[in-house]
Parts: sequence; C-alpha cells; structure tokens
Amino acid sequence: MSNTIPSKSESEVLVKVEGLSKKFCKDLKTSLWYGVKDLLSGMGGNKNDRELRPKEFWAVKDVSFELRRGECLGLIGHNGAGKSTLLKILNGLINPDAGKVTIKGRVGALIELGAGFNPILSGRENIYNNGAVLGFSRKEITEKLDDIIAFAELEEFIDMPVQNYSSGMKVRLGFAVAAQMEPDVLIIDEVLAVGDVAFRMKCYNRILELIDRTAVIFVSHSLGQILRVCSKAMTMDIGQIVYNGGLEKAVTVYEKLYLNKKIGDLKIVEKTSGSFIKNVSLFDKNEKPETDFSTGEDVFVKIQLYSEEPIYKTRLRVCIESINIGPLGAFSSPFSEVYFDLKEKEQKEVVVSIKDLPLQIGSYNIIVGWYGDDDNPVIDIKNFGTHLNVVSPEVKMLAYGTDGFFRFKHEWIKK
Ligand SMILES: Nc1ncnc2c1ncn2[C@@H]1O[C@H](COP(=O)(O)OP(=O)(O)OP(=O)(O)O)[C@@H](O)[C@H]1O
Repeated sequence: MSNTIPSKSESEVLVKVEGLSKKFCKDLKTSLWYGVKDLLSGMGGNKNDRELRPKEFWAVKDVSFELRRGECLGLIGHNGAGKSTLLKILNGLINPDAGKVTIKGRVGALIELGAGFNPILSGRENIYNNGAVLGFSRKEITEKLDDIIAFAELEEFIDMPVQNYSSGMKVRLGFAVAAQMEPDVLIIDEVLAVGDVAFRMKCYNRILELIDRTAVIFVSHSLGQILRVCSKAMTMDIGQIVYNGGLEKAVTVYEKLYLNKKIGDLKIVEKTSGSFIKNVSLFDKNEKPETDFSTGEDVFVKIQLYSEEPIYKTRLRVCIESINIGPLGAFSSPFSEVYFDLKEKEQKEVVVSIKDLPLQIGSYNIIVGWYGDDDNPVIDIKNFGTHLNVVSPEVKMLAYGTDGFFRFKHEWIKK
C-alpha cells in the first residue's frame, strides 16, 4: 500500500448529486391544494413530479455534480438562483421532487440563522443536541466542548438560552459546532456574512485548515470570499447550473449574467438620431476584436461617433465600472488636450488604448460618454453592452494575492 496523499482527482467522492430538482408554488393556497392532491395521488401511485402545474416553478432544476474530499466548492448566483434550496436539500432539510443525493460521512452545516438550535435551550445544551444529531457520543462532545465555546467566543454566554443570542452570536455558535465537529462535508450558506469581519476571517482560516480532510460547499455573494476560500466554483441561475469548474470562469459567467440582467431591467433605448455614439468595441494589440483579456495586456477601446450636424470641440470620457461596486476609474480626452470635430453626416472612429491593464479577474462594464459645449453638455452616453472580461492569470488561494480589483505594479527587493 502506498503512503502518498491521494491527489484531489483520486480522492474519495463525498457528495454526489444526480438530476436534483425541487419545485415550489408561488401561491400558498394553491400550494396547499397541490399538497393534498399529491398526497392522494401518491397513495394511488400516480405521482408525476417532473411536471410543473400552474403557479409552480423550479427552484432547483436538474442539478448534478460531484465533490471530493479536499475540494471546496463556491456556489454563486443571484438572489433566488436556488443556492439555499440546493443546500437545504443536501442537508436533508427539504426533500427533492426528483433526483438523488449521496453523501458519505458526517455533515456539518450552517444554513439558516438559528436553524438546528432549540431556542429555549442554552448554547451548551444545544452543542450537546447538535453533536448527538451528528452521531457523537456525550463523552466525545464533552471533549470538544471547550474548543467549540472558545472558537465561538461565547464563554460568558454559553449558559444563556439561544433565543436571547444576537444574530452574530448564533452564527458563531452555528459555525463553531459545524466546523469543530470534524465533519466530512461542511456546508456553509451566506449566513456567515452576519458575523463580524474578525470572526469571518477566523472562519475562513478554519475552512482552509479543514480542507484537506473535508469536502466544503460555500455560498457567498462576495466573489472575493469565494476566490479566497474555494478551489472551484459553480454558477447557478434560475435553479440551474450554468457553469461548474474553475473559479475565474465561474466569476466571469456570474458577472456577465448580472450585466445582461441589468441591461434587461433598464430597457435601454439607444440614441440613433442627431449626434450619437454608434458603437463601442474592444480590440487587442493585433487589432483583433476581443472581449477577454489578461491582467497586464493592452486593451484598445474603439468608439464610433456619428453626427448629422457639424459639431466642434467635443470630448470623450471612458469609465470602467465594476458590476458589484460601481465606477472604478475614468479618463477624459481633455486631460490629454484631445477634442473631436465632426462635419455634417460624418462618422468618426476614435481609439483609446488602456496600457498594461491593471484589473484582476472579473467582468467589467465600459461606459463611454460624449460631451459638447455648455449648450450641449451631454451629447450621448453608452452605458451598457461593452464587457471587458479579465480572465487570467489564474486565481489560486489567498497566498497568491489576487484579492480586489487592481494589480499594482510592484517589485520585491531582497536585502
Ligand atoms: N419554501 C418555499 N416556498 C416557496 N418558494 C420558495 C421557498 N423557498 C425558496 N423559494 C423560492 O425558490 C427560489 C430559490 O430560492 P433560494 O432561497 O434557493 O435562492 P438563493 O439563490 O439562495 O437566493 P439568495 O441569494 O437571495 O439567498 C426563490 O424564487 C424563492 O422565492
């Protein structure tokens, strides 16, 4: 028998999800009525779980994936994408309508705030209850008790009923129980965000400590957190997996979805008469149209302007926006003393280069504004539709230092 640690691709599959689906009903009364009908038809063996009836929708649809020991899967998706529903099915809190979940070993989970705790029992009593549910004996729990209480930093409050705990205290106790009980599978939902920053950092460090012997599923809206903690990621939209694989691609897919949704929501009407920006597109250094770039590459923004009337001394401004945060930076042509004149019915092409792109992995939106004189301050603004995707270099763990938006030019000096 070999003593070498198995590589991740050889290590044991701890979570196997096959064709998982769960539907909900948008209306409570109809939902109750369907419940009664299902019960009766179920008794008659006539249940059709794969069909949607009026007012029903798929919260999770045909989801399949595997997770091995040593892997940490980040689950990302917009509000209502189905992330929490999927985690609740994995943790056995709700039953799927179709599909199968196979989990090997103990599951530690932090899903809903206070879920799994009995509010009238003290923190200490709840630790014993939760430990027992996970299959630990009283002696084993007593051995771990001090570590759990210390990790949760609840020494003073451990004998107080959990119903009197603050949200942060409940999260601390929940995470401490889930993570200190040496689970094989650890499931962490967004609730971790309720804890303060120092506690969250402690939790990430604990997850990193556990990773070699655990399979972790981690949901967060913070892409920074996902990039910091996870080794792979899955993007969900409307109950389905739209991407499952590398971190950087999953983040880009998620941000693109967000951008498209934003465009859809705003129902943008583009200006197409008078003077207007006809198009904004991106090119690489070989003048090839491109949307995917690497940190450090040169990006060329091509702006097509058109004017029916002659206009003089106009200015252009380019702003780069992060989808989650907003504007990251902008530059305007007057700073370089560059202005644009257009004759009657003239089309003009302007190219501005962004040298040595300082942005890190993610999807960004380019906004171009065209401005005239005091009488005509805003000629046109093209807000959406030009994505700049930064797709490499690959993101690894925190130690590789790819947090945040910018990569600063830097040099290490050893003395
Ligand atoms: N018990 C329920 N009854 C009816 N609909 C539900 C129920 N639980 C969730 N849903 C619906 O299922 C969909 C998926 O919800 P879910 O909470 O899984 O999304 P999510 O990706 O976790 O969202 P968020 O990021 O906002 O937490 C939503 O439309 C939600 O309204």
